[in-house]
Amino acid sequence: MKIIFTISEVEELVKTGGLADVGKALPLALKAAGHDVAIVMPYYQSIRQQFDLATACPQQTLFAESTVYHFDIRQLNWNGIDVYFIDYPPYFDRADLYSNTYEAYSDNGERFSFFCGAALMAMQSLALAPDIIHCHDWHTAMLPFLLKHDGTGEFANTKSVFTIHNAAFQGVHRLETIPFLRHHRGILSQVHGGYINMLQTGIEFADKITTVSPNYAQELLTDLGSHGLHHRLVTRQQDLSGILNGCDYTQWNPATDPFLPKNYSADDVGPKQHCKQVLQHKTGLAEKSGTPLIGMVCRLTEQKGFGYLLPVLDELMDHNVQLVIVGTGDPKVCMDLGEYAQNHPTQFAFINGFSTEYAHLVEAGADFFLMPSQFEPCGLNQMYSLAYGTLPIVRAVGGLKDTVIDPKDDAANATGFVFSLPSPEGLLACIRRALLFYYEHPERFRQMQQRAMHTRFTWQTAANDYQALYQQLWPV
Ligand SMILES: Nc1ncnc2c1ncn2[C@@H]1O[C@H](COP(=O)(O)OP(=O)(O)O[C@H]2O[C@H](CO)[C@@H](O)[C@H](O)[C@H]2O)[C@@H](O)[C@H]1O
Repeated sequence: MKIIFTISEVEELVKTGGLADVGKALPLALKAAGHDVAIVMPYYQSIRQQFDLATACPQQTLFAESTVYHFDIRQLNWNGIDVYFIDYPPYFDRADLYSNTYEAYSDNGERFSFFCGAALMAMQSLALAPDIIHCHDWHTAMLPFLLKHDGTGEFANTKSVFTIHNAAFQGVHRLETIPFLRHHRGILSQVHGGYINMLQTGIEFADKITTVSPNYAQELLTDLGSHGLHHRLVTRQQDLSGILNGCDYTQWNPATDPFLPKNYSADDVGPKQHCKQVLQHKTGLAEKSGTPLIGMVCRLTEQKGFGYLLPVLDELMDHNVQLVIVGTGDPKVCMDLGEYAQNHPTQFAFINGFSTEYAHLVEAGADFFLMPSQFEPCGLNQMYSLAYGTLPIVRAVGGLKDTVIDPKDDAANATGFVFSLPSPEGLLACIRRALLFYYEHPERFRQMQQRAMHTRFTWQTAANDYQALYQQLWPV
């Protein structure tokens, strides 16, 4: 099949979070399965700075009401996949992707609606004729609508799949701030009180809707777990499915990881201790091999459970335990973590930055990896942690519930520690249980590490599931 991904982030090209991991791994897995895969994404400033790319065809012109957009399509052959970039500097030649520090750009609705229209036009101009256009998150959620309403003859047989990576981000904007869409105001059923919800539009118009774990797909159908979308999703329930993300074991393998000071494997876990020592050294923590070290690498947002963690830090630090957090995001969380690190320099470290090197070192050097998420559509770091023998401590939500097994639920297959209660107390009790296990059952801890390292969630499995879904739209 000819499959085109429209997506805002692809690891190695541009990344702010987990969307990029999928933007790289899934197209490659589908290509390895024999499909013809291409990607269309914005030509962000950081990509422009990395690559000086040639245009793929003469300058394009799009009209929307009285607005005229002239843009270029640039092309890169990346890992054997053609990536086409929409080059429209007024919208994409900016320091950040979505926001000015933590303030979302006020024209995000217009930027990404235009991107969807431009992506369709690029596919026409390049005669790509896809069987499937696979859209991801609110940034590309207008495309299924535009495909149905503006798509001409070339797209008569093209189907759309829309994957929700995070339903909390919906792209809600005043239609009047989106010149690109204004002429559709009469037919856009998602406009309420002058606002358009782009994620909802994607849900309404895509031929199939997926999300990134089976459990999150179930949660999305409930009042509590759907971020207000359950009525829409229940209506489309027949077309909704959850396909678990994978782990890219070429990139996340402690035996070959170039970021580690020493490599190790399930057969020889010993050098993991050296990684811990280096992590402690680099972050200024006391270099104590017997003190359990908990790591966390994430965007600093409510989603990731800081509302549970911050209130119990004092009680946690009363224990013989260390914590390293690597992340960027909410300035208030940054300030709190920075202050805490200053006051507890040998026990608590905070790296306020986006660092791939630290992300890998924390996965290898920590004993536990913490993900106390409020909600978590899939989560990738718990899978990376399993591969590194770093036992995840997670809340039983979304994909975390699908991928981590607690000893109290299934001792013979346990791979981490899981709690349900959405509260600081629930989190603290679970961390204490994990610490006790570490101290009192070193042999069982090692067995759990081994088991975790042998657990596999492959992108090939995910690609097979997506392929089966595409085939429902394209029966052969
Ligand atoms: N400061 C930092 N430095 C270096 N690397 C950092 C970093 N902060 C985050 N990362 C990296 O970004 C990725 C984050 O992935 P997640 O799946 O945990 O989260 P995210 O919430 O962004 O993704 C959303 O989409 C993904 C993909 O579908 C879902 O798994 C997830 O549940 C959903 O919220 C990981 O590769 C992590 O190592």
